[in-house]
Order: sequence, then C-alpha cells, then structure tokens
Amino acid sequence: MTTYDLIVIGAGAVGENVADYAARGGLKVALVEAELVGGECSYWACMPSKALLMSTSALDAAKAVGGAKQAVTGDVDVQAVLDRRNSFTSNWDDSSQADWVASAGIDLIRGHATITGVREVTIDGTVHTATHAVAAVTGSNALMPDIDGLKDAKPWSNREATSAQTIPSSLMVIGGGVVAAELATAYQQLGAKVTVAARSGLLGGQEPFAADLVQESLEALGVDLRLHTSPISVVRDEHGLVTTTLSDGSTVVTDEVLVATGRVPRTLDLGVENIGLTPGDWLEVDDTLLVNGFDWLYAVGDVNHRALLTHQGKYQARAAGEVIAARALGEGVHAEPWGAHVATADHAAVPQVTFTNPEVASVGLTADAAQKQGIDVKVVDYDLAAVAGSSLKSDTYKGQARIVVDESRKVIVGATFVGPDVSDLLHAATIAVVGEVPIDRLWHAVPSYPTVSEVWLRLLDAYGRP
Ligand SMILES: Cc1cc2nc3c(=O)[nH]c(=O)nc-3n(C[C@H](O)[C@H](O)[C@H](O)COP(=O)(O)OP(=O)(O)OC[C@H]3O[C@@H](n4cnc5c(N)ncnc54)[C@H](O)[C@@H]3O)c2cc1C
Ligand SMILES: NC(=O)c1ccc[n+]([C@@H]2O[C@H](COP(=O)([O-])OP(=O)(O)OC[C@H]3O[C@@H](n4cnc5c(N)ncnc54)[C@H](O)[C@@H]3O)[C@@H](O)[C@H]2O)c1
Repeated sequence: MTTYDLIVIGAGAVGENVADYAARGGLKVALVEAELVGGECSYWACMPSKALLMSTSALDAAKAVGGAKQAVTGDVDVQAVLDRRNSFTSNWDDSSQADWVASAGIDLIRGHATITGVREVTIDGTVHTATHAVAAVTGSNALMPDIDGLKDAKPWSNREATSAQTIPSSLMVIGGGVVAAELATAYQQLGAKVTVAARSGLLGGQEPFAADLVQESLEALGVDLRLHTSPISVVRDEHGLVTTTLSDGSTVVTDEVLVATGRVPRTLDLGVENIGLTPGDWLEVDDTLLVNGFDWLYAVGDVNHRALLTHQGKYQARAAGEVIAARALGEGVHAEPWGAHVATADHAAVPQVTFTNPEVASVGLTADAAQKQGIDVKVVDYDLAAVAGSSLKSDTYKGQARIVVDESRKVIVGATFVGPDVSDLLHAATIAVVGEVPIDRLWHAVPSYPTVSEVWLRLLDAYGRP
C-alpha cells in the first residue's frame, strides 16, 4: 500500500493536467491509467480525426487561390494522409507521454483503478490511499443506441473510425453531431461513399445557419444525408456487408457502420457504488470540480458532463489541480466566479470548433439560447465573403458571421463564424465574451487590413455605435 496526497484516476489530457497542477502546487501525486497515457483525444479523437481532415483542407485552400490552383494537379494521397495520422498518434505508443509524466515528478501507475472506500483506490488488487483527494478523470465512451442488431453488426465507434488503416468503400454514419459531421466529411473526402442518418438534423445546439452551411457542403461533397430519420435495424451479412434499415423504410448497404450518437460516462467499472453513487451516472460537480456531497472526490473533464471538449476539460483541470493543492496545504481558495479555483467559463463562454469544410467556430450562447435565458438580445449577422481579407484568402469564399449582443449590458454573449479557417477568428470572440468587453470599447480594437478579422469592424458597423 502506498499513500499519496492525491490519486488521479485517468491519464487523458485532463487527468495529466490535474496531476501536473497539483504536483506543481507541492503535492505527491499518483496518476493511474488503464490504457494509453494521453487518453481519447491523443489516440482516438481530436488529433487523429483532425489529421484525417487537414490534408484535404490544405488542398482545397490551394485550389481556391488563382495561381496556386494551377499548380494543384493531383488528388489527395490517401495513404500519406493515413501515415501522417499514424505519426500524430505515435502509432498508438504512449512512451513519450509516460516520459513526460515522470519528468513532471508524478508517479504513473498502469492498471485499472476502482474506488474501494473513502480516499481509497484499488489498482489491480493493490490498495492505495490518498491523504487529501481522489480525482476521477475517466472520460467517456461512445454511446451505443439500442438499435435492433447493431451490436452484432460490429459497428465502428470513434476508435475504429480514427484508427482505420484503410478507407472502406462505403460508410453509414449514425448521428448528426460533431463526431458525425467531422468524420463524414473526412471519410467522404478520402474516397468512401458516406451516408448519414441523423435523428434530429445536423449540429443541434449550433446557430441554424451554421448547420445549413455544413449540410450544403456535405451534400456538395456527395454525402447522402438522411436527416430526421434514424436506423431501426442493422444487420451484417455473411459477406461482411451491413444493411441499415431506416425509420422511413429505406435501406442502405455499406461496408462499415459508424455510431456517433453521443457519449456515456466511464463510471460503470469505477467502483462508485462503494461510496454511494450509481455506476453509469455522470459525476455532478460544483464549480471547484468537487463531486456534489463529497469533500475529497473531484471529477474533471468529460466524466462530469459540463463540456465534453479537451480544452474545456484542461481548463477545469488547472482549477482542480490548484484548488486541491490549496485545500491540502490550507491556503486560500478563490471560489468566487472567475476566481483561480473555479471553472466559471463552463457556464458562459465555451468555445468550440467543428472542423468540417467549412469550419464552424462558436463561443457562448446562440441567439435562441440567449432568448431562452431571458436576455434582451440583438443579433447582428454579416456575410464573411464581403470582407477584403476573405476575398484574398479564397476566390470562392463562402461564410457567415453572427454576434449575439446582450442589449441591457451592451456586451457580446455569443458569436459564431462559419467559413474556411474561421477557427483562428474564435479566440478574439472568446476574449470579448469572457472579458465582457463593452461594445463601445470594442470599437477601439482595430482589426488589421486586409484580414478576415475585419469582420469584427463590419459587425460593429452593422450594430452601430451604442
Ligand atoms: C471523434 C472525436 C473527436 C473529438 N475532437 C475534439 C476536438 O477536436 N477538440 C476538442 O476539444 N474535443 C474533441 N473531442 C472531445 C475530447 O476527445 C474529449 O473531451 C476529451 O478526450 C476528454 O478528455 P478526458 O481526459 O476527460 O477523458 P479521456 O481522454 O477519455 O481520458 C480518460 C482516461 O481515463 C482512463 N480510465 C478510465 N477509467 C479508468 C479506470 N477505472 N482506471 C484507470 N484508468 C481509467 C482511460 O483509459 C482514459 O485514458 C472529440 C471527441 C471525439 C469522440
Ligand atoms: N471538434 C470538436 O470540438 C469535437 C469533435 C468531436 C466530438 N466532440 C465532442 O464529443 C462529444 C460527442 O459528440 P457526438 O457527435 O458523439 O455527440 P452529440 O451529442 O454531439 O451528437 C449526437 C447526435 O446523434 C443523434 N442521434 C442520437 N441517437 C440517434 C439515433 N439512434 N439515430 C440517429 N441519430 C441519433 C443526435 O440527434 C445528435 O445529432 C460532443 O459533446 C462534442 O463536444 C468535439
């Protein structure tokens, strides 16, 4: 038995950061990992999925600029894309991340952890105790919907889709969220014939114009979109082909089927029943990431269901690591909104980029969500293609921008950009939302000419001087 100040269960991007910030705060920390250090994001989510998308984006960007497009004489090299993706995942070898853990002064324990009591964690039969805290940072798994025959049809989850070494000739994607939209784009661009069956349309939760532009682009790529429909049965035959029957009675035959219908928390085999919680539930937390009802158990990242995004989980991790250290050492805790030890932005200012073609970059509230919160909303829209920087960037630029203004406070509470490379416009909007920068002050934030960022000036012009 070994005693640590803090035991962190799960060494995904988020767990690594909890451990790092607590260790930097002076605590003796163990980090437990059952699979690969680096977790889902490094090996089966963010990085490999983006690697599958980026080469075609680069090619499209070149094809959209006269002078460059004449030099583009071939198609994307699919094997080279897969090889580049393999290198981004280090061929699913986590030794460099394990080296980093050691260099940060954290003890890495490989194995499956279960919580067996108060501040007690058992790892493959060995009991470890924590003097101060345990952090559950166990992430999420793909949700498998209850569709007749689906399990037996050996469906892909994000894991198979991001690690495949060949591109199937056809792929059925079940779901219409970010995973479905990004991976449908990637696989169609890499040569598969993709069908998407989405129960409730595409990219729910985003501004409707964003979903419309992504829908248009998927259709232009040749994706067969079956919206507002869902599979009622899935069968893989003796030749390996999968037949999906949809709720409208139609059938689609493909080589593979990918399930992208959301996530479930990895709490089924975490031993939470030993401390009065229910396996399979998300772990609900306060803003310092303490699990409700506990003074020693923290839950950080996907498993707390606040914002299932790597950057947001790492933001929580910085607060959690520091607050665990502060509480352990009896130092002051800054738990007021926007304080050092809380994850306030989870409620008000979550940025997200969907790496479809075009990209969707958003932060804060949509117009609809703001209205539902009772905010006195003014919406300002602008055609991104009408900005000088956009026309230079691409001869065929198509895009749209929106800010959502809280009229009572004259501050921006949400922004959405859709278009090529808009991901890099997003952080300015995030700063405006988090900083609650008054609109009249934003007039003094002058975007450089001729950049796409000039859309900020156009949006302010359209809003008018307050
Ligand atoms: C296809 C896809 C693409 C995505 N793309 C993006 C993106 O571009 N940008 C973005 O911000 N987000 C993206 N996400 C979301 C992002 O992957 C997650 O938000 C992020 O991985 C969550 O990190 P985490 O550390 O909380 O969990 P995880 O990365 O899941 O890590 C949890 C770790 O805990 C370990 N573990 C679990 N239980 C135990 C146990 N009992 N004992 C020991 N170890 C255990 C697991 O093995 C795992 O390594 C994407 C998700 C998917 C599915
Ligand atoms: N670029 C990024 O930031 C990025 C990329 C991928 C994933 N993620 C994160 O991962 C999380 C999971 O993404 P996701 O796309 O799996 O989940 P999601 O919850 O975003 O979307 C699930 C989709 O599946 C549909 N659906 C559910 N059951 C269905 C059924 N039986 N038949 C047809 N459609 C069905 C839903 O209507 C919805 O459109 C998200 O919260 C997202 O934040 C982020």
